[in-house]
Amino acid sequence: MLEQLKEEVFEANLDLPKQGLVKYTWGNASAFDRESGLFVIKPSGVDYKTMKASDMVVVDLDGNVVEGELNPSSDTATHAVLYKRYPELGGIVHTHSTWATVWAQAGLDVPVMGTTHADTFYGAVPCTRFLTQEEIDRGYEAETGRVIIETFEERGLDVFAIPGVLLHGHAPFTWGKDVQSAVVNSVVLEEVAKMNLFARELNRFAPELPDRILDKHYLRKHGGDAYYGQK
Ligand SMILES: O=C(CO)[C@@H](O)[C@@H](O)COP(=O)(O)O
Repeated sequence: MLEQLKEEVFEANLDLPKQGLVKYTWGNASAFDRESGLFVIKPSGVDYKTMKASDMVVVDLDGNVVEGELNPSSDTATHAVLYKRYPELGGIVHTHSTWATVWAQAGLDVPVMGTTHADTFYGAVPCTRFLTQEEIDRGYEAETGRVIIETFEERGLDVFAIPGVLLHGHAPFTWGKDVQSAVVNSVVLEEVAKMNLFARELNRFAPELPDRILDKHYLRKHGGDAYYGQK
């Protein structure tokens, strides 16, 4: 079942250490199959060097394992809550990539300071609040998903225009139309988190990118009038 998607999710998970975003087993990638309402996610805590496509686990939107021998990622419930709320998402990635995690630990949004950011994220990448004890007791991973949704809804942000978030004190999640684009968005977030920190180190008053340049860069790559790349 979902053999092709298992291959894609396996490859996406292997891309994470290749891109320098994951050490040991500190991350996970999943992909959603809208037709069946199921998603495929990597197994929990399995060494990337020995992991196989057939180890990928098929899960329903309540987090129940539908197929697979291994325990799914410990973050499965977070992915499930996000796919349930935003079924248009095709892939989700979680890492502990260093620079994005530095911002998450500082509890700060990643502001738009350059066009590298504006090409992918149409605004600052938000940082959530900490989870409460009550939320942790209720179900840490599912509540993590709900806190992400709360952050976007309270701030009136569009998850499709800003395909990533920082969990305060934890690390980033990104998403996309498929699992490959969710990986790309993780790479971009990591790069801009690093660039912004150095820019502010060089000049602590370094300004945010003017909206007119943010608009130009984001809209030439996304939306109806996009003209970047090839037809
Ligand atoms: O955040 C954490 C651990 O703090 C997890 O996302 C990370 O170690 C990956 O766990 P899984 O191997 O996906 O269960």
